[in-house]
Amino acid sequence: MPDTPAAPVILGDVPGSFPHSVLAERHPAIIRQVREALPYGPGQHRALDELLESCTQGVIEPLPEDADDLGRWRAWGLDEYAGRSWFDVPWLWSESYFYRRLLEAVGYFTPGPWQGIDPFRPSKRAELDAPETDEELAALDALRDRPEPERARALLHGSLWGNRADLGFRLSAAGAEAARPVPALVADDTGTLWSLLPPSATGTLVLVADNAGRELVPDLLLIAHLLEAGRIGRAVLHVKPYPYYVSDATTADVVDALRRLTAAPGAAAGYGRVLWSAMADGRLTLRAHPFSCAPLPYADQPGDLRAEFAAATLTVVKGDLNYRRLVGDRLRPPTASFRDATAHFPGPVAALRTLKSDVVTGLTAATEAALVAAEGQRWRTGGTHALIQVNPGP
Ligand SMILES: O=P(O)(O)OC[C@@]1(O)O[C@H](CO)[C@@H](O)[C@@H]1O
Repeated sequence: MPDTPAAPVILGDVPGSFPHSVLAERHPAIIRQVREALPYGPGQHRALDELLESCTQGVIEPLPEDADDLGRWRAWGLDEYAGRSWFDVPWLWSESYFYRRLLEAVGYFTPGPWQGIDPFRPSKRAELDAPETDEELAALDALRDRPEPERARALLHGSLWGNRADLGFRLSAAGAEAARPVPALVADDTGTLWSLLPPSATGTLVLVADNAGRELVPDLLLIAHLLEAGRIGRAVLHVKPYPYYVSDATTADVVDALRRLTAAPGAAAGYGRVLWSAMADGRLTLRAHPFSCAPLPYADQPGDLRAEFAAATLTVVKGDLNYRRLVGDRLRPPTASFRDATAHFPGPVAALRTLKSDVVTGLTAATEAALVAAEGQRWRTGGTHALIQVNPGP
């Protein structure tokens, strides 16, 4: 039984709260950034003006009658929320719908010249091409001759801390990148995680990706290592079916990351080749399920996804937003049980996440007290703390 079934769903209606700031400040900043990123025409600028007005002062508008995904959004709550302020509906819903409307405004879904053009691609590419990415890839050379457990640990932590590479977060958290990460994890189930992926295993890892670029690259490196070390026989990488939360990874971003790896010097190219051939022979496959951009928690996932996660040896869920969706976007006490909050998940599941929003579960009372004593409540949203939590299943 969940320990706090009545924990309130987070809304964006409390001025001064983090969710309110995302709706009131981050979303307008994202609209500004998108306007400047690509040479849009007058129709697109007008649509962006309208979205800005609607999401800050207006109400949620329905989708166009001919939208391909209208039925899906109705099933996800559109009829209930249309006509209400963006601030008065579940925050998760409001945010997801914002990205859907933003893409609509720039013609992403409309047949024509702008169809499928990712408004966030310039910032994603800039990050992937940055010298910092070269440095991170060069560091792989020193790892090459280390014992397997050491390489596995380094690549797991690379994937974990890669979650700081979140372009939406950086837009609204000035200096976030410079803020030093705190290496000690607030919860650490690493031992349980490795017990599910022993060497010489043949299982399937599902990795639900989060950000492109400097998060996706280490995610791919981790997958390459697990395949090569025989800790898994197959991997399935879930990406978003369309651009989302600024830097979330799509198929195009996986292609860019793989090409970046294979073109790199040294050990990085070796990992790239492992992944390239795993794609070719089916040991690594991509999924872009519509539910990956749904405004709902994973407790509400559809049957086909549930069957897929149930069949996996382990599902690794990356990042802050996926964490909110995994445990439910509710204000639980930080000491609420992670296992109870994820009991709905159909198979073994691990969360790798840096803390960038208020939702958290599974901390000890001592850890919470120490964090509060040191930082007040800033530790929840500052992106400097991280966790690895595992529910090995029933
Ligand atoms: O999921 P990610 O990339 O780790 O983080 C997503 C994020 O930046 O955006 C959301 C607020 O808009 C929060 O969940 C978090 O702050």
